[in-house]
Amino acid sequence: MTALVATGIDWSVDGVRILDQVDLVAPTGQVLGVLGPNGAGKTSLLRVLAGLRPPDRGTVSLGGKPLRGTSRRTVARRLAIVEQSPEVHSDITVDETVALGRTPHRGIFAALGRDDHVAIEHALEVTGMTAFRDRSWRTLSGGERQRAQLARALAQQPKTIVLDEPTNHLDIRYQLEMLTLLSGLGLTVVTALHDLNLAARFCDQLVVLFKGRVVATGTPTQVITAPLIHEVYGIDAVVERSPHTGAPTATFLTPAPRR
Ligand SMILES: Nc1ncnc2c1ncn2[C@@H]1O[C@H](COP(=O)(O)OP(=O)(O)OP(=O)(O)O)[C@@H](O)[C@H]1O
Repeated sequence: MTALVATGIDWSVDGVRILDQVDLVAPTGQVLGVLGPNGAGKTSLLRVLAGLRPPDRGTVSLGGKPLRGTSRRTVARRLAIVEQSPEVHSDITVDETVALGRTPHRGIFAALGRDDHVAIEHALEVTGMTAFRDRSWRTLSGGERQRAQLARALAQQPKTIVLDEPTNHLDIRYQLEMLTLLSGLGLTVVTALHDLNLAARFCDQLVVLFKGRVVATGTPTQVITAPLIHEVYGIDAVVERSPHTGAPTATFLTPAPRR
């Protein structure tokens, strides 16, 4: 069954339409990349998909069940979100941050049980954060915070994970490691990304937002084309298949004049 489906999503602020009739399908176990220029509506859409923001119109369904009417706790057992600048109390350790991911699975005041500890250890390990577990949040670099947030989301043991630019703050090595990790989890992943070439290489499907509307959707080969890049980013580009990765790869030329 398709994991996450959004149909006809509209969302406005102060009379300005931010999301306009957005349709999206995230197939089970695949990585769906959400692309688009600054202000296109990616973060707004991800928050709607995660159930953090009710749309004005349209439906989001998780595993065939509409999010509206499903309790937060039930949604949180199935879906985790990693936001761009999460508010985390500055005194909290990495261990405590990751343990927050267990909240949907236990009582608020219950002690951590064996399953909780197993999930936390595993999440720290796969994100390479075990050595940082006793560090205070405020001492972490941007990239380490990014990985600790992913660890928190994985400790939640969701089937679907929604991420807002998870490679932001990461150097190229960690960008590659993060995307390799995400695509190897076997989870349904919906992730906003800015780097078109990394998106083309690591995502199974792409959705491109422009001014709150979906302007392209499909496989990287279908979506990453010179006309699309020109339409959405106002940039001339040459798109070729990389002989090294097999993925469509864009070389960006001098920006075309802004329309
Ligand atoms: N709560 C809000 N109040 C007013 N405007 C908002 C609100 N949330 C989003 N917007 C506006 O909606 C538009 C889309 O914002 P959003 O953050 O979803 O875009 P984005 O594609 O994630 O951008 P970026 O790539 O810069 O992170 C922007 O113009 C933003 O200013």
